[in-house]
Amino acid sequence: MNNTCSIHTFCYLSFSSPLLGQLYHLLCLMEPNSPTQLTTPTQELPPPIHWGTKAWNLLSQVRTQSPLIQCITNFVSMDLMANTLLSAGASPAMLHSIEEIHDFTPHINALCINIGTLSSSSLPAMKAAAAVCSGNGKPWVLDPVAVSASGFRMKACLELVQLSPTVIRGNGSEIIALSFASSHHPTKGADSIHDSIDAVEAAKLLAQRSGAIVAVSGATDIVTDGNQVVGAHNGVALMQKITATGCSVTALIAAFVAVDKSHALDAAVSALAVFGVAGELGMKMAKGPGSLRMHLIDALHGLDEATLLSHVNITSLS
Ligand SMILES: Nc1ncnc2c1ncn2[C@@H]1O[C@H](COP(=O)(O)OP(=O)(O)O)[C@@H](O)[C@H]1O
Ligand SMILES: Cc1ncsc1CCOP(=O)(O)O
Ligand SMILES: [Mg+2]
Repeated sequence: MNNTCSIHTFCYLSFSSPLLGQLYHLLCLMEPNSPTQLTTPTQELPPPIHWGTKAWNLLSQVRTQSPLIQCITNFVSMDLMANTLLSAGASPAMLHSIEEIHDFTPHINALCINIGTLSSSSLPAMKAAAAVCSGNGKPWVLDPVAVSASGFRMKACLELVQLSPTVIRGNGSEIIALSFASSHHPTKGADSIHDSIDAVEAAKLLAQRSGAIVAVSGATDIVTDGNQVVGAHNGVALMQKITATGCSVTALIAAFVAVDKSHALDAAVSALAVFGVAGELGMKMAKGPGSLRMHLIDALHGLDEATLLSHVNITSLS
């Protein structure tokens, strides 16, 4: 075993299992010609990557790559969603027509589908765009706004889930209802009557059944792949009083997944934390929801590495 190889083995074992790493280290110390003796004894191992660094790296990639995000969304959210994507460095395209899916959707980097103002005329374009993405290995994100408000909405959402979204992001009530495929769950339209933490088991179940990463927004944003559960504790309560903040963070998740589609859980948690930090920074200047909306966008646009690293609050909840 050469020197480089031994370091890699140690790093791999240390990070995949601290116990295995320690065992390997002890064995190396006992063995006279052990590979660790070839290394400088004082050599420091790189620390495991920090969540803040991960979030910063992803935001930086969004800023440099400026991924093209197609959004088929509700009429309420279009402005804030497009401005959120622009201020993060992504490129929004609010193209809805089914006639354009064939030409346009193959060229996007990610898709955001939001059923907020669903109608029988808008659903076919949503399904067609989602099918193009899942057929071409492009990430797409579903926002099941008010999914339990009607049987029509629930059925549409379940059909969209069949088209393999990369991430599903909703509030507590939406994720609980979708997970149980029930339009009889108590609902209050687009707003949640559940805390995000009440939806953890429902989110895990939905992730296991759909294969999607599931994110539940709220005081703590929860993200799960059905096994691992991660919480992002950023944001301010007043964000709930601005319509379309949920829709907009879903689109931001699409932008983050666009630059790292093989790590959708990390991308979703990072996007939620970054949006939450922008809310916290914006709140320092805001006088109410109207000015918070403006300052949140400004904060997202101006967010620097030191500020993000000192504010990101992500923990494992598994
Ligand atoms: N109590 C809270 N404290 C901090 N941030 C919150 C709180 N409630 C919601 N948020 C944030 O507001 C944004 C919108 O979430 P939410 O209101 O749950 O979505 P929706 O608008 O879809 O119901 C998310 O970024 C979320 O983290
Ligand atoms: C109020 C409303 N009604 C239909 S869509 C919509 C916007 C919902 O936005 P969000 O889920 O981000 O609060
Ligand atoms: Mg919503």
